[in-house]
Amino acid sequence: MSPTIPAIQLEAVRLAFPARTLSFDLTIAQGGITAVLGASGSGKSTLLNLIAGFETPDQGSVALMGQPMAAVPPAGRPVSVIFQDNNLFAHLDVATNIGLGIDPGLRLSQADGTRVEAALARVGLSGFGQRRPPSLSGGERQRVALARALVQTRPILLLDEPFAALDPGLRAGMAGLIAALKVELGLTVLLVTHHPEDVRRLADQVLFLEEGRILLHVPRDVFLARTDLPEVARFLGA
Ligand SMILES: Nc1ncnc2c1ncn2[C@@H]1O[C@H](COP(=O)(O)OP(=O)(O)OP(=O)(O)O)[C@@H](O)[C@H]1O
Repeated sequence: MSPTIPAIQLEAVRLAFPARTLSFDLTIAQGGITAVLGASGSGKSTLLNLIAGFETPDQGSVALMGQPMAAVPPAGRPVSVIFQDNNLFAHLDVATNIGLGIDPGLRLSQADGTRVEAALARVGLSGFGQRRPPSLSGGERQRVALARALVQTRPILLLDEPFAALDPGLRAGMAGLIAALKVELGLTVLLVTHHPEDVRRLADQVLFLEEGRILLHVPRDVFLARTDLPEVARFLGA
């Protein structure tokens, strides 16, 4: 895959809900972490849903890794998604939850089992394979969700407030892990967050949404300097 091909491209995308119409024109290069910011209801989750294929644009086009996505369902897209509530199956053990990332039908080879173990080790959870999600802490469950995303080996990782339920120590741990994975795997990461410290420690770029539109799409340091904008000052003061 040529590195000059954008990881994510939305051209003249429009999606109308009763309360709000969202419009996005957006190009995100391969590699790097883009923090997605904006007030509640500004369209952050919807943007991720349009990329992941859980929402379909009324108009415009979405291309990922240079390929048009109009006819591609979520499972066929080069995207892994981790939500705040991590979507683990409570009745299945951790290894099985991760195995679902390799094959939803769970037809797993011995090599796949080894990949699951390696992913658990990478997120610091060796030996947790037989545990069930309800017996884990919130931070451990988020790391299992990250391990499941890792075995999918997809180049784009969408994170919708993945640290929201975690205390500051665990937030820092998850943030460090994601920063390391970005470098190791060359992932293109979109991270929805309400926390200025996530922007400072993780973001390469910032995408700031307002009322369903992109207000700013700039490098992190440019964003941090734009305290002349009330929206930015409010976010950084939060
Ligand atoms: N399926 C839907 N049906 C109707 N309206 C929707 C739907 N999904 C989102 N919206 C509306 O679109 C707008 C953007 O919602 P979205 O969830 O993307 O915002 P957000 O920035 O992620 O907010 P939050 O920070 O509160 O999660 C809101 O006005 C929301 O009510």
